[in-house]
Amino acid sequence: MRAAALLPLAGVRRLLPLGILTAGAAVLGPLGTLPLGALISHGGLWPPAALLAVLLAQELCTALREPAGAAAARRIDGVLRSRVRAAVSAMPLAWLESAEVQADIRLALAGHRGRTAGAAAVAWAGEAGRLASALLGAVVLAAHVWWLAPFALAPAIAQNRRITSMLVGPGGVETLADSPGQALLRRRADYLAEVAGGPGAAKELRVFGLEAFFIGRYAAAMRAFVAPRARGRRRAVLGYGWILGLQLLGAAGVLATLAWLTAAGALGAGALAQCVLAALLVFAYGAGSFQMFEIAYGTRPYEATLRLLRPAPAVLPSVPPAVPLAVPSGTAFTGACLERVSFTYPNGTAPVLKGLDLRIRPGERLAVVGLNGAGKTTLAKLLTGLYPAQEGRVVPIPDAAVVFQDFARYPLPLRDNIRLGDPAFDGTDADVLAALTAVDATDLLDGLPDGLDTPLSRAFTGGRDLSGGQWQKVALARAVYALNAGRQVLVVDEPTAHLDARAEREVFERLLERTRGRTLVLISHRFATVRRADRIVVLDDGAVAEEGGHAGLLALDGRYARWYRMQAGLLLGGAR
Ligand SMILES: Nc1ncnc2c1ncn2[C@@H]1O[C@H](COP(=O)(O)OP(=O)(O)OP(=O)(O)O)[C@@H](O)[C@H]1O
Repeated sequence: MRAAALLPLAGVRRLLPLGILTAGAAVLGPLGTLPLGALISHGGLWPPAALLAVLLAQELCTALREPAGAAAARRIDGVLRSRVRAAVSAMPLAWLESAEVQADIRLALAGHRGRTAGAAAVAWAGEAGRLASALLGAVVLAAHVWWLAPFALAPAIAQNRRITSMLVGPGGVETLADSPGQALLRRRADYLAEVAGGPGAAKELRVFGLEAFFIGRYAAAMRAFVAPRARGRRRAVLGYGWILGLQLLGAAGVLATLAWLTAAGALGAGALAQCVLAALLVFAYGAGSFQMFEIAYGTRPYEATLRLLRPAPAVLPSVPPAVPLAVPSGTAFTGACLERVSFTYPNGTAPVLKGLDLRIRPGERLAVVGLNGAGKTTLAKLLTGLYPAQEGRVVPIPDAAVVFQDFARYPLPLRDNIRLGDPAFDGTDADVLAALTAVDATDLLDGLPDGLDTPLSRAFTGGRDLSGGQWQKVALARAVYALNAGRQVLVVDEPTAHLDARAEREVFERLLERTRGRTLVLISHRFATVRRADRIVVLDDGAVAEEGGHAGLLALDGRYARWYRMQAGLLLGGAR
């Protein structure tokens, strides 16, 4: 019943017509028995006229209830989605990244099996209307033969409950597909279907001749998914038999009693007609309706929505309070630091950062280097305030322009891809071009038929996709645009991973140039890229292992010198 509590969200303008039409559809059926009885018992003009009016009104209510219900459901879903999006955008990243929250977001925004929370709320209203119609039918029956009403009503209610629980109740045939085991099978089948038929793996599939393998695996996963439901359906059909028998017995008893009472002269023809029609209304409730699916499936998005709006920290990763940004955005950068910081990912088992100390001074060009997995990206997340640390003190960078390794590729025109660096800044095309120039990316425009207006996605007419390196330059240009709009610090995590050696050198030189007077934090595992930085910090196993200038670190002959020589050796080896 809880999703019904959402109905007020539809607003009076949608709720009023829905309420009137639902009540109309519920009341008019039992009401129609009165003129029908009068017509049969004594004829005349008003009974057929009234009967016609009731039938017409009933038709109208039934026809208009559908669009009125859809409008109310849309409105409720719209309000809920806005609230969910607001809640999600304010959620700690650690929660957002958890699998449970991701599943809830999908449910809340996309619904379950095409049913939404709004649809469930509207279906509750419809079910209440059907129950009201059955109860009024029982009242009409009771007005003539009071003791017959419970005999008609009780089996109908029992049958309705039984059908609902057999099909969509916990462990019901249709909800079986939602059990964790079945859902896993379905996800596996979907994944295999995507691999077998999607463009992502098409190249490898063809080269290695893997199509038959994946199609076979998909078919097996689907069989495993479908089989328990088919068995459940067979059980449901058999189980349905006795409840149907009960209903038929009740109906036969009621109708036989009515016939007997009429033959005995206790009921007139008009009263008999009223009773039969009223009894049919009661029986109709027993058969159930499609609304039980709306309620059962729509309740899952409803519950997911509640969990997102009122997260229960007990089931989510524990997150320390967010670190307040030390300096309000827009003011001059006065430095950032991490002091004895330890950090473990909520779903991780071991700390990634271990007692790390690092200070970032305004105006310096700092490079952070380290091997894969040393904790560089994690450091960037803490430095930009995305994650709070469990131990130690963090003063994050208040207003950084950041390029993450997994930067966003917006399927929008190139201009918007750059301007999103600071949507509040009213930059011109000249600013956009300046940002592209700063990262040596103006040649990108040569391949775009509509220049800055070209959507960067093939999903749009006239759209183009970019290579990995070109996308990386777009992400860098977006950050440079943000710098031009007033941000003081640029943080770049592996800015050149997709770029070739020439482009990498060129881009890094330009970034150094571009950030003169600003602060640059450059994260890299390419030791050759960072040699011109003011200061180089070597991260190893979650802590600062060495720091200094390039020459000083080489002279130290420690990790930096070893890794630098190793990478240089590899490069030279590759060149031979
Ligand atoms: N969201 C996450 N949840 C759990 N563990 C994570 C997450 N992100 C990273 N890790 C783990 O944290 C460790 C450090 O990862 P991080 O990405 O910070 O390293 P990195 O130095 O940037 O590596 P690379 O040079 O390969 O980018 C790795 O063991 C990684 O598996």
